[in-house]
Amino acid sequence: METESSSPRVGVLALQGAFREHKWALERLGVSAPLVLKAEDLAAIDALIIPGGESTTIGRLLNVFGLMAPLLARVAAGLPVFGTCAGMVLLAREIEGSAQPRLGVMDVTVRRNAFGRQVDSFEVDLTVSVLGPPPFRGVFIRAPYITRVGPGVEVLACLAEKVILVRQGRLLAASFHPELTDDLRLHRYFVNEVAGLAIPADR
Ligand SMILES: NC(=O)CC[C@H](N)C(=O)O
Repeated sequence: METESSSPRVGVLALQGAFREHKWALERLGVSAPLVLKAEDLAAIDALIIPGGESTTIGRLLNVFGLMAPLLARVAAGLPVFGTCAGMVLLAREIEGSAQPRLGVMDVTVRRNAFGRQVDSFEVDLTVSVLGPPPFRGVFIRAPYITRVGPGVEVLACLAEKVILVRQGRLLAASFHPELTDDLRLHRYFVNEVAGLAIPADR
């Protein structure tokens, strides 16, 4: 029982989008990754990942499923959250030209689908100083980037001078999809460094 309870539980918001791939990435790290679909599920997690997908849909479903208010309360009480792509949009305080439902807990402004139509989706090597070498393969799919960062926000990576990876205390947000690569370093960074949880049998 002692070993069970010492294993961190990193929930994955599973209303829509690429949640399975995050679950698999966390499980490959040896972290339990329950899917979060309703308010009661929040009681069983130590941290949360909000996946990529369609931010307007996920935001609407947060309200429909009664998750918006309880999730905001958990975040206010210190729940660590990692948002990728649409998840980054949902964490942002401001979304350029949009009043769509969101958590709005990170002091940043995002621009949705920001890399333009010609480059709808692409992959590129990123230098991420907190991960060290080698570069991290960034998979971008209709990706947002950040156009304003507040004073408490740390910029962890840029691509062509666009901010694409940020941290604000226990919140982490990426424009790209780390769950679509075999590289587990960003998931490990979130669990260990951002959330401050120990991975029992780190692989
Ligand atoms: N791959 C993604 O998550 C795309 C995000 C999408 N552009 C949005 O704003 O919702």
